[in-house]
Amino acid sequence: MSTEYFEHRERALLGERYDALYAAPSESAARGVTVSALRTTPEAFAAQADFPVEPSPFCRAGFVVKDAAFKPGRHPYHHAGVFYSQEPSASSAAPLLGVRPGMRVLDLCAAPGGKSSQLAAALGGQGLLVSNEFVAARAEVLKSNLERMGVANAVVLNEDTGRIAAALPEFFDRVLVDAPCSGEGMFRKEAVAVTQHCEALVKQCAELGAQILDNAAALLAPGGEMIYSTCTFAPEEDEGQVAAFLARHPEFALADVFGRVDYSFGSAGEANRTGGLPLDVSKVRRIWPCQGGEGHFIARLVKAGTPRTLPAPGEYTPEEQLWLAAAAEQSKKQKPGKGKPARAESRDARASRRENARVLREEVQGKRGRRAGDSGAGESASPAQSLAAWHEFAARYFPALADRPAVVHGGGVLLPVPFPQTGLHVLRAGVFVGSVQKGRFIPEHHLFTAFGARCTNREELTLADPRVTDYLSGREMAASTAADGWCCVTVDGYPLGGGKVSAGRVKNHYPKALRLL
Ligand SMILES: C[S@@+](CC[C@H](N)C(=O)[O-])C[C@H]1O[C@@H](n2cnc3c(N)ncnc32)[C@H](O)[C@@H]1O
Repeated sequence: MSTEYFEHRERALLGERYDALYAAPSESAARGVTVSALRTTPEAFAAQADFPVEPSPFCRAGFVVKDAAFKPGRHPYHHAGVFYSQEPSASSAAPLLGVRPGMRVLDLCAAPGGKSSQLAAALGGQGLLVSNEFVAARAEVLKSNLERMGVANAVVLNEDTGRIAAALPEFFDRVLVDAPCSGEGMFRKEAVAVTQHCEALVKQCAELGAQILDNAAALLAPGGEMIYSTCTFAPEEDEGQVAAFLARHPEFALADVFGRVDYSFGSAGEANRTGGLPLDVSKVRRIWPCQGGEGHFIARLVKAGTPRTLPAPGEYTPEEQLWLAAAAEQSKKQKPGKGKPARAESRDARASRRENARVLREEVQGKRGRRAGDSGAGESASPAQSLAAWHEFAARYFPALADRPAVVHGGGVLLPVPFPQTGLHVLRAGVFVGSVQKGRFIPEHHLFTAFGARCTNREELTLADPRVTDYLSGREMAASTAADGWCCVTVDGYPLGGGKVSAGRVKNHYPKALRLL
């Protein structure tokens, strides 16, 4: 298939405006990075970056990168979760949701995680982010990206949106629906967006988007707000979708898309794309290719009712305390060793965590190096032993975390996110901090990415230091600032991962799957 249907449709809708609106300022797809407030400010990033960046018109934390040779995935700041590589117009939607610390926020179509990373940054570690992805393999990528970005308060789900709506009605203060769409704004970025495109795909995506929006409506609390976005230009998925939703849901009103921010971008919606239904198109937003991004559509929808009062920062509400108590009860029942696999974690997730722990263990102890007194292969720590080992480890390396609620889950120690028992397919609900392997507490990568700045022992590198590449490539390196024992390796103060210092050398504990090749 070519873009024949698309061009025919758009020329009919836009007339003479077609060529100007679809004339992109550059030949190649626009590229950018979005800086995470969990790590730094946009201003500090712009001053530190060793590659040319220009502020993005679409997002205060976004930057346009014009250097075609720049490889964002290889940059140390990417590995340290300082930025997320994101097409500039894709960064526009999440900030418009007006997320504040303490809210319960749901990202229903979240993988690979660009917008979830922005929502997590807006939460600033307080409140709850539930990031859901329907496609299992993509949900694993989402989990890994949120881990890299140092997000500690996320629940990652791999679920159907209807099942989430049934389990958590009116639970969320904010919902983002970045719908699976026909991807007309991806034509330059992904060849497959062109080859798969056809009229039937547009109709199929419009139907799926409508279902997801109905589920989002049920998930939103009274007075809650929702952003609906697509990276397509198709009327049925954009203005027409929103107009039809409002006709089905009188409890919702269309709000000005910029109501929660003090800037603007793009153009108003198009009146001849509503399918004949009423819609104030001045309130929705389109980003056309001529405006510097690949293309996006955004609408903001507000549910009738009074929003809940947000809890005081740092305090658990009575219901959150109940959820944590339930998680602690479950933790006590965990069988050591070959217990039943925990329901709340996927087989893939458990396998990758075990593999990671095995690699770490081998690197610490040597492949054959079992010490006298170690338990045999079939035995492992009881939940109480695991928690005691964590507390001993935390007291030395992460005293700020020692008093946090901790539970044992699937053989590892988890700093749980307060979340009700729902029966949903949870891939991660908090931060796995480590597990006891042959009598020793072995920390997990997520502990360092989420809390590395609070580690008492740090190997502090700078961008110019060649040891950064050594570390990200999995090589051992000389220690200069860290003392013997576990350490967090940082670049310009941002956490990259863990290491273990002995005799002036840092043994590398950067996960194999993330290393530079
Ligand atoms: C536009 S992408 C999301 C991009 C993401 N928000 C980000 O910023 O990185 C839409 C996502 O919806 C997912 N999806 C596919 N089918 C779905 C369904 N039935 N329900 C919910 N999401 C679905 C796709 O796998 C895809 O990851």
